[in-house]
Amino acid sequence: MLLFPRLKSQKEFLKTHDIIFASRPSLISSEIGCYGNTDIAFAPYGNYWKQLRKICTQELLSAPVACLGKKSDEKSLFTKIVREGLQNVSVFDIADVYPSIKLLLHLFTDLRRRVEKHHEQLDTIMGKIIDDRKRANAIKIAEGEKQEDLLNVLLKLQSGVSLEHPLTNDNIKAVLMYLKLVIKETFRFHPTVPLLLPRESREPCQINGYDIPAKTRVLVNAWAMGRDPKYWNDAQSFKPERFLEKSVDFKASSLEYIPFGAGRRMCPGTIYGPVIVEFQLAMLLYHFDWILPDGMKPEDLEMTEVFGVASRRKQDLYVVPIVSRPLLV
Ligand code: HEM
Repeated sequence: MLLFPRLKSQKEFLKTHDIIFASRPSLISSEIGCYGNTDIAFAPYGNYWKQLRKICTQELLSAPVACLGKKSDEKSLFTKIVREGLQNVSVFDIADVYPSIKLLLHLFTDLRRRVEKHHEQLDTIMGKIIDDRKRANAIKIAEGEKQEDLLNVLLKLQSGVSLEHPLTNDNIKAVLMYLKLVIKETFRFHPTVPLLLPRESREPCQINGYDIPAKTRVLVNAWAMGRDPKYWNDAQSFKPERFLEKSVDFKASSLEYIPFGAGRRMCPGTIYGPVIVEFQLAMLLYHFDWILPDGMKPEDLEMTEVFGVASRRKQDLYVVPIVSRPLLV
């Protein structure tokens, strides 16, 4: 059994030799629990697995629903602009290093201008998406076509009469951007499947000068990669805003961030999974206010995890929900 915690080895195994390590070992639990490894996750690499995987991605998980609902031109443009924006914020700006001469330096760098222009573009697009949705909601789309996504949840909240601090369109724009960052950071700090699912080599190969025989079991430590100070500043702190500067996605384009795995056996729920999480979280925040019991403070929470195929808290989380907006049927 090999455990690869380092990025260099992971690249060899998940990208360069992905096809060799595209199989799964047969575990006692998978043999019994997965009907002789005939599910997608534990099926050995081959035509049967390919067929299952195709059905899963094409038929079951293809609905392109996101926090802004179904695909449209605006949303594609939105994604493009967000991507460009992330490049902007990661560019080194000398004026941030010498704040005392910021004004002068900004004459020599056009970063601020680009960031402002980018923000304007994004603001216009998001404004249009919100207006379009409000119009569509007003016309009352036919039953069954109604979109229940994060944007609608926020719009409902905005039109609610009992808000102490009314939600502006700008607040909605900010939440749409922020919630995603929190979810991304949670997947970094507490990946759901910390060691991914085990792989097995289908034939012998060489990795970093070592001979790896066929049928070697391999575990990839996604948990350790997500906390490696070589790739993450202040790696042990929960900081959602780090993803404003670091443009990584769930598609394993950077191997230090692989909460959904990588390569041929990566999770087919990469789009669907985060959408469900985002939506459920938004609903929980929309309908309830949450407090900790017995005067507990957030810093008193025990955040240690228990390792298993799927990670979970060592101590159960106790929080008190207070209904703020009851679900009206
Ligand atoms: C937050 C949600 C989810 C997380 C964090 C997650 C994570 C993962 C991870 C880490 C793997 C192993 C990938 C590898 O070995 O490289 C995996 C595999 C898999 N996941 Fe997910 N997953 C999520 C949601 C889903 C959903 C919604 C579905 C389907 C409806 C799904 C179906 C699968 C399947 C079928 C595999 C096995 C793929 C194969 O072996 O070909 N997952 N997932």
